[in-house]
Amino acid sequence: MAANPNIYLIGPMGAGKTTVGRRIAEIKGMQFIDSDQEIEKRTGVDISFIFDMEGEDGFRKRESDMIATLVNETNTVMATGGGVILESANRDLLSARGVVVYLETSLEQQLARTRNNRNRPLLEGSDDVEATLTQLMEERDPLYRSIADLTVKTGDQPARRLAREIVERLESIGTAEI
Ligand SMILES: Nc1ncnc2c1ncn2[C@@H]1O[C@H](COP(=O)(O)OP(=O)(O)O)[C@@H](O)[C@H]1O
Ligand SMILES: O=C(O)C1=C[C@@H](OP(=O)(O)O)[C@@H](O)[C@H](O)C1
Ligand SMILES: [Mg+2]
Repeated sequence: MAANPNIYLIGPMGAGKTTVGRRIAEIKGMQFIDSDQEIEKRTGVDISFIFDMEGEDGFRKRESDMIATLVNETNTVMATGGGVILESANRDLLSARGVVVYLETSLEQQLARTRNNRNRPLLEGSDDVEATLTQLMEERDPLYRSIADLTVKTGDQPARRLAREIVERLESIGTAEI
């Protein structure tokens, strides 16, 4: 039997990549990895601390190195950070090594789901979170779409239901072919 192809979740902060990715992995019996959590594990500090010490450029370099390592894992569902698609090398690796699922999310949902804002330095430093999220989406939406094999609107359904929907849609499009 063919192995499960890797599943890579992309989308903006608050889309639910980390939450839904974990559920998809449970349903499929696959390994779950979150690239931000891996960076934190391996550096021993949190994402905000890296932004403080090294700026966004330093974080992006670490993120790209981590993606290049993690795409070598198999049978894996990976939640990425919202800015992973900014680097063309990341886009190429994600496209080549797995099925890319874009969690398309409204501004309202992003605002609601990032309200606590633990460890999202791009929002913590903003005095107008709505404007920041809007601008990020304008820049990034075309990049998300450019590598998405499947685009799913996140809506109001609970994470578990959304995860089931994604699994069914991936099975119906025959992801082994991608
Ligand atoms: N489908 C969903 N329904 C309800 N709450 C959700 C859903 N997806 C995510 N959340 C909640 O939104 C917050 C942000 O989700 P998270 O998975 O960290 O997003 P991301 O990794 O895309 O930034 C978390 O508190 C999570 O529990
Ligand atoms: O959108 C971004 O540039 C970022 C999103 C974050 O991940 P989530 O999308 O999981 O919140 C994290 O990687 C970092 O704070 C930068
Ligand atoms: Mg996340």
